[in-house]
Amino acid sequence: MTCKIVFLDRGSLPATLRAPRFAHEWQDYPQTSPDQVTARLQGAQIAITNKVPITRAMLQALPDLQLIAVAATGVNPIDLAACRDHGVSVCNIRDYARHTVPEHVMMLILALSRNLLAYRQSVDAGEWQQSSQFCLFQHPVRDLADMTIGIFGKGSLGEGVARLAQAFGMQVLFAERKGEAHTRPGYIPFDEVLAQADVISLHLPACDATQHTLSHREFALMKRDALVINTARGSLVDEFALAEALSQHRIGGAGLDVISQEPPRDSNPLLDLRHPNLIITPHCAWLGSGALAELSGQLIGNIESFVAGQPHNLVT
Ligand SMILES: NC(=O)c1ccc[n+]([C@@H]2O[C@H](COP(=O)([O-])OP(=O)(O)OC[C@H]3O[C@@H](n4cnc5c(N)ncnc54)[C@H](O)[C@@H]3O)[C@@H](O)[C@H]2O)c1
Ligand SMILES: O=C(O)[C@H](O)CO
Repeated sequence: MTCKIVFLDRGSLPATLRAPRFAHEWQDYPQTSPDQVTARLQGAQIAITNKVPITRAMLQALPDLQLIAVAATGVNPIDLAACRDHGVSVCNIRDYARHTVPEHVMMLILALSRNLLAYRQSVDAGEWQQSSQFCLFQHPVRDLADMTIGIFGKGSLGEGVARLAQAFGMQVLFAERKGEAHTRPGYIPFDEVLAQADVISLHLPACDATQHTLSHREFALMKRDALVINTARGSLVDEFALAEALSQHRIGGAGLDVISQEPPRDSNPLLDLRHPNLIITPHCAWLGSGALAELSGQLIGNIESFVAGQPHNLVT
């Protein structure tokens, strides 16, 4: 039997994909809106999605669907409980971003700790040219070697950030789960990490348990010059609480690659803030060329192994 594969948001993956090595019919769309999903997936056994949500109501109308191949690590757009109930498997991409995301994290930390954007602005404004000294020293510069990084999430990316941070001489603390009474070997209690860290970097999946991992209480526990880095998912941070912590100088700065709504169509408390110590990048940490090549290979490999009856990278 020929298997029908539909990629709902091919436009979200700037990479070449090889054809799966089995008889198939392939259809792809640059983008798919929620109201187009069920029509486009009619008769399909395999759906590929990067960020197009698949809900319980959609699954009810898709009796042929067997596999949702997510073209990303984060599976938050998929209703996993509904997939289990409908016997639809879900797989994702793993460990492909182990260099690209940690490098992006270090870029954000360095830019914030060395005041890169403020110094660039000074030069653009002609202030160096008018300086009486050979250099400008308007903005504080902190060395990473004196700093402690608290990492939340000890998976591929948390471990990758730890490796780079150690190479910069940073002390690394892995945080235990929020609200966990017992601390596992190799972890430090959640609140202690918040209090001790100069940099806090989030590498948790988006799910109910991680929603607003950082909110008012957590910002109040941090050092006044702490830097918060989020390259995981926007839902991990209470954005109103972060905007308040930044504007009240409760923390030192933030570097974000992800926000709660992407692309941001409505107003967002962080995009509206325009704070000098806030750097926002447009969910581009995953775009390293090696990472894209690995993601593409895994995506097709996941589909082939599922069809061969030996599925891997299954989330459910
Ligand atoms: N910005 C980007 O471009 C980009 C790229 C890749 C991944 N991501 C995001 O980064 C996240 C992490 O990626 P990864 O490859 O490290 O995933 P991973 O699955 O390897 O690691 C996640 C870790 O979080 C832990 N965890 C799960 N629930 C937890 C909880 N409630 N409290 C504490 N720890 C918990 C898991 O045990 C695991 O160790 C992804 O889920 C994705 O959302 C973003
Ligand atoms: O989860 C991921 O892999 C990244 O966010 C890119 O989609």
